[in-house]
Amino acid sequence: MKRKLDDTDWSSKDAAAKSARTNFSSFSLDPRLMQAIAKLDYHTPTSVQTSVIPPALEGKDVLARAKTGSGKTAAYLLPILQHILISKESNAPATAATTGLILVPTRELADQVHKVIEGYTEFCGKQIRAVNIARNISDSIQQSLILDHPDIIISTPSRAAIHFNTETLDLSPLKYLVIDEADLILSYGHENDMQVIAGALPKGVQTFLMSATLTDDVEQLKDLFCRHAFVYKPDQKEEQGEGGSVSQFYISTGEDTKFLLLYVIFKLKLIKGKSIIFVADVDRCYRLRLFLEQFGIKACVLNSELPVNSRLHIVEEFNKNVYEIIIATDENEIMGEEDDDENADADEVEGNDDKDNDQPKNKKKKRKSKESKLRKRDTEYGVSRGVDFQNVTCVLNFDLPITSKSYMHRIGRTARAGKSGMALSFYVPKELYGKHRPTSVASAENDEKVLERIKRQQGKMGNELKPYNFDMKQVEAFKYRMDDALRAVTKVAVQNARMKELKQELLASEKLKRHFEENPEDLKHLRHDREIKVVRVQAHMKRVPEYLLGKGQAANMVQGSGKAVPFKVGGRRVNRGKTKGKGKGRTVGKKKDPLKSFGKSKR
Ligand SMILES: Nc1ncnc2c1ncn2[C@@H]1O[C@H](COP(=O)(O)OP(=O)(O)OP(=O)(O)O)[C@@H](O)[C@H]1O
Repeated sequence: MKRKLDDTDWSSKDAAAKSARTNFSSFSLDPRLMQAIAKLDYHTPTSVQTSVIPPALEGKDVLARAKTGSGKTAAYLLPILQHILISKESNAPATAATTGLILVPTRELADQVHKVIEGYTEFCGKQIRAVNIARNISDSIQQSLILDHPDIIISTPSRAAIHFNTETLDLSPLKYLVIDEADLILSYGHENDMQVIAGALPKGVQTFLMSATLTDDVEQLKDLFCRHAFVYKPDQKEEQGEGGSVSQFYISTGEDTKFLLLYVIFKLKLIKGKSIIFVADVDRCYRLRLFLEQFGIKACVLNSELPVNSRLHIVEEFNKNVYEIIIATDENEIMGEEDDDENADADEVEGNDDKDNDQPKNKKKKRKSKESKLRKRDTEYGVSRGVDFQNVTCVLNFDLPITSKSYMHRIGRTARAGKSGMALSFYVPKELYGKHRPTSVASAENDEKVLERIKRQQGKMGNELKPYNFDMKQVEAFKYRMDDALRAVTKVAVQNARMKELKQELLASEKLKRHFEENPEDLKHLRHDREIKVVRVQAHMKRVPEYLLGKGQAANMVQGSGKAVPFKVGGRRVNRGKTKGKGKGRTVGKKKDPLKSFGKSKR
């Protein structure tokens, strides 16, 4: 049976037409937009852009399902910006009105979309004004921003609904509506807000539903917002032909060995470039950061506890290469658990039409229970989902996520914009399940189940997860250092680090500035609060003694199928440290750099 998303299905049969449009100039975009595209160094449109921009320029509604990092933002923004520029030229002097509303599930994403618009409109002068009302600003500032009638408003659904209900936001002039990350909007509890907005839309609004997966929620939104959409849903081949593939590996490991491997991987720079390490909860974020710090490895943390402005700042810093490693918790907190038999994500990704239509009641039931689980959670938080972390070489799942969907979004943080990347996942099989597993980490049984689901889901998309084998004998040589470091990172140290970070964020908070001005004593207390001690720094731990790196040892750390692992040579970057030749032990030197041989051994 055919899936409902059938209005105008764009698939590989149109490949010939698509290949004829391989550059941005074929879209006849405004020269100012073309200038921005050139400045951003976009040479060719991605597949979703090639397919979606032409019908969108013709005014068609669009429903696009494309993998993470495939360039969906430009696919809807460029046509909207083009329309606005044209209408301004033909209707001048027009009265100011908000014609574009972009809804995203989280504040982080709102900020990101706003920045992307700023980039695309850099050469448009003041012709296009966009405001982000999801920012952490007072209601009165939000109101004045809206009443200034910018061309485009970016918001979370809840903010938009609030301002609509208070009659600040007038939706009657609206011409373009975008629902970005559509598969997540409802799971963040925005259903009522979406109903409010749908009921207030004027006729003829061009709607864009953009999503990485086609889920029930997207289907629901489609019914609500765009019945006759142009549907972009690339087949497996097309998606793979896009480039930007992620090589996926998993390592079977015990809880303690995870730390050992982490140390080896990052200290020996077996991964070249930037990494995101995903962990199960906030405590783990700090634990890992303190652990890595012991070896002189700098990392920043990103979690739900940090104020939204701090989170935005952290992503910015990471994108500016201030940090090479980010340790993040993710949407596990909001994604809920997958039903055992369901694996709905995989089916939905593939568009399992029969299932959709044959079991509507079951699906509705599932959807309801899923929604009620999710509804309870924070409605405006998501630290990684959809966030454009740039140039990430590796996503390392220190703790396996608890759903295959979450896995897909995690690994979508690498291999963006046609680049390739790798995902490395630690998983704890039943027999290696130890006592020290944090309660928030799914049970060992779950790790096994989840890995199976992930493999199935990725398999359906033509992707394979390969085992990655370290020669544990070689790795074990590093164990005593790991033990030393782990001993130093006590529970108290983790709590202190968590407190310290929050304290710093409070001091830096713009929102509290006024409070501190009015209550200087509070500020004084916070500043002079006793210095929070975290972990004693052990200088010797920062160096890797030569005997641990005996000739070719690192090269032999990977065994068997590990030969295919694309760990890159860390090369000169290892040497960048000022410690070379100083101190008692020798650091990793250029000639003795184990990564060189490691890299050579990879294929
Ligand atoms: N044609 C292009 N050429 C080069 N880079 C591009 C192109 N289009 C987009 N990009 C870049 O690719 C990255 C990913 O784009 P974008 O965030 O739009 O992806 P996405 O599909 O929305 O991902 P997600 O689903 O994770 O939100 C961005 O850094 C963007 O600037």
